[in-house]
Amino acid sequence: MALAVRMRVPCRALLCAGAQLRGAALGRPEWAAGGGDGARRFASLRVLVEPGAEGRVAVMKLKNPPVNSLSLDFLTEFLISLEKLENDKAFRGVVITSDCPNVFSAGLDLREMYGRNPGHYAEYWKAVQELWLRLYLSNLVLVAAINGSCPAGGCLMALTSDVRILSDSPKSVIGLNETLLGIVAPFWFKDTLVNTIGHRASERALQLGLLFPPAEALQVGLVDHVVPEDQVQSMALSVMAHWLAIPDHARQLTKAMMRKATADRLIKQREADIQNFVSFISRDSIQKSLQIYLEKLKQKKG
Ligand SMILES: CCCCC/C=C\CCC/C=C/CC(=O)SCCNC(=O)CCNC(=O)[C@H](O)C(C)(C)COP(=O)(O)OP(=O)(O)OC[C@H]1O[C@@H](n2cnc3c(N)ncnc32)[C@H](O)[C@@H]1OP(=O)(O)O
Repeated sequence: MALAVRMRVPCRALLCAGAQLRGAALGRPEWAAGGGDGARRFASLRVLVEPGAEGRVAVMKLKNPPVNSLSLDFLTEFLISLEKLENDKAFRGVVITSDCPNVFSAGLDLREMYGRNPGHYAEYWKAVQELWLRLYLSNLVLVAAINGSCPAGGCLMALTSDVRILSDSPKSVIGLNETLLGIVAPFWFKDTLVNTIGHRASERALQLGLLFPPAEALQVGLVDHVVPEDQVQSMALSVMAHWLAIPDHARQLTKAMMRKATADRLIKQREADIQNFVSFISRDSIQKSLQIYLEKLKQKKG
């Protein structure tokens, strides 16, 4: 039955093979097993995977400091970790959380989208698509334990989870804020948001680039629970136990039934979407917007 719902994503193997080659070329070890249960605990430079208390659940900790931006290296390491978990029948659920204080993820790495060449933009966008497809169609129960700021691509990542728990902190804002950067959320970002909070709320949130504070995120349905920061992880594990009480085959088929049409929209036009991204991001006006935004981020400090 599990085979019936395991939807293969085109080019995944190629992407991962490419990632391993890139890692090897950089001369760093791909994986370091550790602990008594080394086969189940593994780490790359930027993603730490630990078994949860009961063993059926893994905790993936994003550790790409300072802000867990989704760089190409981070994406490839994350995808390899996720594939390992998908292929290990012992795991039924994954909690995704951040190892960086106050930030879940700052979203796509702006340095991958600014001042590079079209070939790089295409490679990067393919990896972003892959991240979304793999997470959105995952057979595992995914719970996002959002322990900090969660804008744009970080929000997209969280939206692919089955449940979202947000820490009740002023820094924990969440939303698709692309328009504030002068860029536009792609249709599959928009679809994922609409599937979560509905059309009208999405239209408003997307046009205004809203970053919702915890109480508002809960009210609009962007997250399912808001809890004090020190309870995010325990809440995630408790919600996970609830979801794992459902037989996998029935839950997985239902998830696929709810999500497949949305994923298929991108799968059918992946190449066109890449070309669209490359031509959009290469525009002088968009590069200028990104430059100004990056400068603003730097000035914030000084
Ligand atoms: C019509 C056709 C449409 C087709 C369109 C196709 C595609 C276009 C759409 C592409 C989609 C993009 C989605 C995205 O994800 S874009 C990224 C959006 N992210 C953000 O806006 C977040 C920016 N960051 C922040 O707001 C803050 O950093 C923070 C996350 C709230 C954390 O704040 P704080 O802890 O105070 O840290 P700093 O701000 O000081 O940052 C530390 C350090 O990190 C750098 N940085 C921050 N964010 C990013 C990032 N996303 N990418 C790369 N680098 C980042 C920041 O510049 C600092 O660097 P320095 O230490 O060197 O100064």
